[in-house]
Amino acid sequence: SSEVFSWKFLHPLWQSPLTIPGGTRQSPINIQWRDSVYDPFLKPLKISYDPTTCLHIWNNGYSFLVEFDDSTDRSIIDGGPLENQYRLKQFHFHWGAMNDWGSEHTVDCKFYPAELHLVHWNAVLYPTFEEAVMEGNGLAVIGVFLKLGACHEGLQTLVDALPAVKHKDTVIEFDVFDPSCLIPSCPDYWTYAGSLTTPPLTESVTWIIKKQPIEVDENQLEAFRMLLFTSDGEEEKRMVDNFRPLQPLMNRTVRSSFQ
Ligand SMILES: NS(=O)(=O)c1ncc[nH]1
Ligand SMILES: [Zn+2]
Repeated sequence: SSEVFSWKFLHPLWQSPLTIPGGTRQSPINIQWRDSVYDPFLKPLKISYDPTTCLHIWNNGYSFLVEFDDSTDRSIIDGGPLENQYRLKQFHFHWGAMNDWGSEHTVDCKFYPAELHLVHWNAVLYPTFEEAVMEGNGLAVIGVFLKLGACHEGLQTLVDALPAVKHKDTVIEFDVFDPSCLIPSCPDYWTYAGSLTTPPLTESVTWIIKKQPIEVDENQLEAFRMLLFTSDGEEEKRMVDNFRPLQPLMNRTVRSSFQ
């Protein structure tokens, strides 16, 4: 059926439609724990990051990205649901104005105050990230939920640098950071076939969502909320609620690596 376009699909933050017409594997989704299917053939996820591949922090006007040198296989993930190893390109977060919401994915319809995404691309099959973005098996994103609790020591080194990237299109050098300190020790995860949650929204992502959240404290979440969507000199708009609404599951099954 031809999609009837309506301006209601346009999200104020971007100009692209909220649901891709014809999209059958869009993200984020609600993960209904009881509907996820244990897959005994899922392997443990292997994570090996070289902290010296860290380059800089960049406020891109939608989130802040910590970007990595992805010109070699020094920071990679493998195993899990993946058929190839994938190279780390960047990580970023999504968060709310209040602690009651902010994550993109939900678990049994529960929102977390924030969600970390570690974005990787399949450099075995594709020559560039830009090409991998267009392929069904091109990307792998690890999602980690953030919950309110104790101060996260590893995150604090990142939080201390955020005032330097308060405005859109500001960058600060950040040359040694090991993002594995942000990934919970519990190996359990859910996985499903989805999409990028920001433009170009392409259906190229194997999502790997960790079951266990990490704890961060209120000051650390407030530091995220001090960032701005706007450039220096523009009327200030706080960077909050930078998450996409939930998308229909359609004909997909979420698998779990645990029983
Ligand atoms: N939020 S996300 O991880 O799906 C993403 N990464 C790059 C663009 N969008
Ligand atoms: Zn994201």
